[in-house]
Amino acid sequence: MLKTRRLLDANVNRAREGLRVLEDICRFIFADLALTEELKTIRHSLRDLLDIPDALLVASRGADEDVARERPVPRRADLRQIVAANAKRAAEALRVLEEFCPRGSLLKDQRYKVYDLEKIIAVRARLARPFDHDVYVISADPAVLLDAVRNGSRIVQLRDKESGVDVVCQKLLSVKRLKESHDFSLIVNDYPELVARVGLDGVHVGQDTDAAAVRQAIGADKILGLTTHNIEQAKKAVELKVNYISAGPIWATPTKPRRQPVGLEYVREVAANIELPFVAIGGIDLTNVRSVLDAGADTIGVVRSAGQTAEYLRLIRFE
Ligand SMILES: Cc1ncc(COP(=O)(O)OP(=O)(O)O)c(N)n1
Ligand SMILES: Cc1ncsc1CCOP(=O)(O)O
Repeated sequence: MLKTRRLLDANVNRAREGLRVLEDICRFIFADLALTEELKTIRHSLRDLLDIPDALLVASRGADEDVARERPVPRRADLRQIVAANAKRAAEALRVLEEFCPRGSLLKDQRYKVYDLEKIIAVRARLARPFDHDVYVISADPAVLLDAVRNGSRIVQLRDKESGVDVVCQKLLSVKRLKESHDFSLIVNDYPELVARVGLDGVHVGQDTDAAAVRQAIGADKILGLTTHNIEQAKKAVELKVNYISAGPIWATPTKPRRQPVGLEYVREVAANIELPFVAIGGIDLTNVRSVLDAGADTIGVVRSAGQTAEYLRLIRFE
């Protein structure tokens, strides 16, 4: 009996911990009161539904004797992974409680609520943090993007200045197929109309495009990224409610030959003053990437050095 109560106690704690992580993401990162309250209600309901006095559960606690106590908490790459891991943890614990607790069937509804909430929170996480300690690879060549994802990049962009819309569409579809086995965001440069048509995660546009009109076209639940070259543009981007900005080109680059470099100072300025996620881009290679990270960027954008994605990620993710 004591052993079963210990199992129940461990799973109540596990479920509450998983729910608490999700709740804090909704509260502090999304500032969404309704989602926060919904998770809090589930978390608080657990002990009532189990109907086993708290004192009995606590008395049975044997954390010292737990054979899995030393197992480390794995490092997660980004917010989406934190959401997925904690929703799974909460749902699994609820399932164990359902099996072992006399009133377990009452917990089934809560488990299904967690499944539904996970879907909502995962979408929100992608919008709030389209990237996090990442290499954002940009190319006109689908094979380059596929390689980048296989090497660990979780956001890639098709940027094709030569082809027509139908070719761009075909290229995007060929990259999108990799979503069957890999979790990554697929962005297109400049073609908002392709977001719905292909089922993309979002679009990146420059200062020559009306970002508000693009938002209107793609809807609130798609990623909108905007290029910025100075802090005024970055502040405007915050008002426009884009999901991320790019800051660059940091150094002169043949990929954007007519664009004046903004220097590392702009990266420092954005890191210190702008709440939005940002990607530093332009002229980055393995010899200077350290200075970009030291200036406050956690994600870099690359065109020419896409082939070094794995090396960059080792530096960025401290692997
Ligand atoms: C992540 C990212 N940053 C910058 C750009 C450049 O976009 P834009 O300003 O529209 O310039 P062109 O692509 O038209 O040269 C980008 N595509 N992605
Ligand atoms: C698309 C773009 N926007 C700003 S710089 C840049 C190109 C960066 O290319 P590279 O990584 O080859 O310097």
